Amino acid sequence: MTITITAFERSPDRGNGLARDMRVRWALEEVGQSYDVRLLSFEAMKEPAHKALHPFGQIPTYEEGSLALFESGAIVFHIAERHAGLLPEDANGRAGVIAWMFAALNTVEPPIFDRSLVMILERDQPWYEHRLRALDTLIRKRLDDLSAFLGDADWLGGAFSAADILMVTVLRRLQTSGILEAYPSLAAYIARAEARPAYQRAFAAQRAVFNAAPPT
Ligand SMILES: N[C@@H](CCC(=O)N[C@@H](CSCc1ccc([N+](=O)[O-])cc1)C(=O)NCC(=O)O)C(=O)O
Repeated sequence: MTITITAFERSPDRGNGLARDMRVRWALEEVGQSYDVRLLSFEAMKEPAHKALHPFGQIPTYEEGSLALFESGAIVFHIAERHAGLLPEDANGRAGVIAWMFAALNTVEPPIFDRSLVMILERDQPWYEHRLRALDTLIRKRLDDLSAFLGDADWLGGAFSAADILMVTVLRRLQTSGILEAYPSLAAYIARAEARPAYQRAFAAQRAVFNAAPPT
């Protein structure tokens, strides 16, 4: 059955794979599942037709037959449940990977995403420097604990899993911040993931969309 996801018609990240369709594309490539993409403008996302799929008028969404999903983490989990290769077979190992999926989105991503928003929206506010320093301190706490947990391991749950897809797409947002320079093991973790053929196919596909988009 055909799978269709939605993505930005022209991503603000200029095809750098930071928009959240990237993690869905990557999961589909990892399990060898082909998919179609419906590209949306910011305006089209807010139209009733799309809001019937995504209550908040965002991307990505995932459609397969009568199923319509939103939330990139939930979509990646759905893909991992329906195809082998992204979740351990044993129940405890699977539960541990699911915990790391939640940790990526609920514990590590929020201060990193907030940092992006502050840098875009609050740069000329009087509290900017203080807020940025506070977020950087919190981010470093999260990266201290994440790098301590990962240690010398290649992946969070033993073998590569859906948790690594979510965590790496969260950490990539820091690649231009300088913060990762103090965390060589996390930089190596990201590079290991980016070297995966499935990642490279997903990245190339979303980059091609940006390159083909008409200039604004
Ligand atoms: N929690 C949801 C959040 C989805 C979301 O934030 N979607 C964004 C695109 S990915 C977030 C994003 C946007 C831009 C960049 N960038 O670097 O330019 C990176 C990531 C969106 O549709 N925004 C349009 C809107 O809200 O009206 C999920 O994980 O699916």
